[in-house]
Amino acid sequence: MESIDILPVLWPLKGRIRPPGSKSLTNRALIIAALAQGPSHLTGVLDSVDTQVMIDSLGRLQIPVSVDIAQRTFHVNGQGGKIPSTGAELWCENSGTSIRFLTALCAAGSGRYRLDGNSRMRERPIAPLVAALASAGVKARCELENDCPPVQIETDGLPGGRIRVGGDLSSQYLSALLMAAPAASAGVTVEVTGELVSRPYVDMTLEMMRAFGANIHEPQTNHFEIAAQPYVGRTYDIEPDASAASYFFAAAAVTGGEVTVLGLHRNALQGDVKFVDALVRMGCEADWGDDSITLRGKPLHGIDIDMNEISDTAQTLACVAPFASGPTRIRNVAHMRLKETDRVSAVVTELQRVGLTVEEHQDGMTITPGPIRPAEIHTYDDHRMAMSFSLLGLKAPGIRILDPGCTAKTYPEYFTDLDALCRSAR
Ligand SMILES: O=C(O)C1=C[C@@H](OP(=O)(O)O)[C@@H](O)[C@H](O)C1
Ligand SMILES: C=C(OP(=O)(O)O)C(=O)O
Repeated sequence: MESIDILPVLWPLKGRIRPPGSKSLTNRALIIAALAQGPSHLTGVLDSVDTQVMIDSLGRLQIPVSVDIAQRTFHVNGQGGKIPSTGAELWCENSGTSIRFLTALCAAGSGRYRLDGNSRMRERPIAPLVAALASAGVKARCELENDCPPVQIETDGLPGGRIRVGGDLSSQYLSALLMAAPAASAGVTVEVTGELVSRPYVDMTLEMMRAFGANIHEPQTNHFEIAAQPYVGRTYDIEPDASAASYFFAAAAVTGGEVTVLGLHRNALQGDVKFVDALVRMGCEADWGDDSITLRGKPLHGIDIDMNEISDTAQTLACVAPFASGPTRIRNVAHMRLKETDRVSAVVTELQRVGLTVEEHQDGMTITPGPIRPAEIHTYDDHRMAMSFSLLGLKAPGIRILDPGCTAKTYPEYFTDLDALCRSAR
């Protein structure tokens, strides 16, 4: 198996970096632009497996997307709320946003569609979305009747009316329904039943829908009324990925350095910029600019933190925690167990592999700082395991990351960018 050895840096990391475009924003913009009236030009986009499978799937639905990688731009030929294809097989690898968002998009089409993914995707629940679509009158089912993909859709369009959806396993089911709603035959009311996780991603969805002209009201929390009217195509610039930025902020934190991430700010659409606040709570300092954020590492202390809203950065924080003066408790992230891997169990296992004392809880973990011994870090085909655990190697010798290529899901150039940042500090 391929691997990469992380070399400790001997002095504080200092530098500036602009991460690639946001995966979440890129895949939202592709879905919304596909449904829009007229063309859209998406700039600053992410080119990675998760966005490639989205583009390929739109092409199979006969919604052409032309890709200009040199200019980091996607050109989308919006279909005004129609899906030209009346039948398609879509392959989504392990992209949760792609399969969830495309399932709702297909429901707004006319014909029969099947959506599938890799072995891990076939373990990631999609039943709450399938049930919501079925309740709306779309023939939607999980093919193996195990709450997971493959999904089969048979539809002659998304009817208007009331749709209820569960939100305790993922916020993506709600985001998927919201984005498809303007293509319904009449106005749609979407209500969340029970708890909703990862709410900042829903805010991101609403913000982008409105940017493309959607008419949305939220008369009460988690109750949304959407008018049946097509989005309007436009030029839209994608922010750099705030989850990817977390690794560089954390690199400054663990080395006592100073890193500036370009293109992000306090009012960014992505809730994961709040990861900076978590590092500040651990003792770091931050400067929030109009178009950049600077993080200065200071002596770290442990914290007790609810990371439900920013769970994609929980693995990052778990790899900063070993360098604090006291224990860190990460809580309210049970839904992480349903992502690229069971992320709670994987993080606990790999931190224990390097000799740390870690207690696993149903909803998270408690990490006690201590010496870190050399080890080969298993990454479970999870890009965030590879990127997070590289941080240990910046301070501790002998950290080898197995299967570094798994970062291709959202950040193919991660290790190149990390190495460049380390070299710039020397
Ligand atoms: O809507 C989105 O773009 C995402 C929502 C989150 O998933 P959950 O809502 O399942 O937490 C996050 O983990 C994922 O990386 C992207
Ligand atoms: C969970 C993630 O993505 P997705 O749900 O889109 O596969 C992620 O990027 O950490």
